[in-house]
Amino acid sequence: MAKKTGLYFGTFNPIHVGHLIIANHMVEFSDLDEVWFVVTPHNPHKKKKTLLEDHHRLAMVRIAVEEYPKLQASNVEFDLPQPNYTVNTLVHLEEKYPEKNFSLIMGEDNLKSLHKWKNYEVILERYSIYVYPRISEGNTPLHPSRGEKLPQIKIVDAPIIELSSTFIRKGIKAGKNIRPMLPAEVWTYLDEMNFYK
Ligand SMILES: Nc1ncnc2c1ncn2[C@@H]1O[C@H](COP(=O)(O)OP(=O)(O)OP(=O)(O)O)[C@@H](O)[C@H]1O
Ligand SMILES: O=C(O)c1ccc[n+]([C@@H]2O[C@H](COP(=O)([O-])O)[C@@H](O)[C@H]2O)c1
Repeated sequence: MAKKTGLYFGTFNPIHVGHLIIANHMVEFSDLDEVWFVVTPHNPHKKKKTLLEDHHRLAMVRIAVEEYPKLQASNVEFDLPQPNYTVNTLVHLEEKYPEKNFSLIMGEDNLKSLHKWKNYEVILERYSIYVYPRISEGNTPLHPSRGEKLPQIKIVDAPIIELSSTFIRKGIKAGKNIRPMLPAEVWTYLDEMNFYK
């Protein structure tokens, strides 16, 4: 049977232990066989201002997954038009890997705005979406508990880690020690490069 691949899209600016714990939880406790961290050059809903260069964000994801054989970094969006609409990336991935069985992984914060994504109906029609809880404001129009028929949205009971890349960037700028929030080698890379200072 085809391997089930979970696509974990994100800007990962930078990747932190919250991302890693979720991806690992998915491959260990759901029916996904592997997870790809798809590093997004430009999220259509975010400003590019505070973003590190794509190759640095990718390098940090690669370092973070090094010791996890079921986790991989993907730069598939680097050569696609920007901003990066997920539906376009999915078309590209289907062409490139016809043998794969792809699903999406996202935090509840992203599910809240999924109805604003380009062609979100197409995404919902074609893919399972593994959603894990994340504390955030606002309601979730596409949440399965709201009564809509959304069997493709699978709520996974993963641990909630209150951590964000924004918090980490601000902490570094303010001269705080945020070391435990990043995989050790990622922290070393970031610190040696003087990022976010
Ligand atoms: N602490 C966390 N626990 C679980 N999921 C997370 C966590 N942080 C981010 N995610 C999820 O990871 C994916 C990529 O997130 P992203 O790169 O935007 O991280 P972020 O920490 O939310 O970044 P930023 O603070 O810059 O917006 C999203 O689906 C998001 O919901
Ligand atoms: O396709 C869309 O319309 C769309 C709108 C907003 C966000 N996304 C994608 O969602 C992913 C999560 O982004 P982020 O910045 O929260 O890590 C990232 O890969 C974005 O390109 C996609």
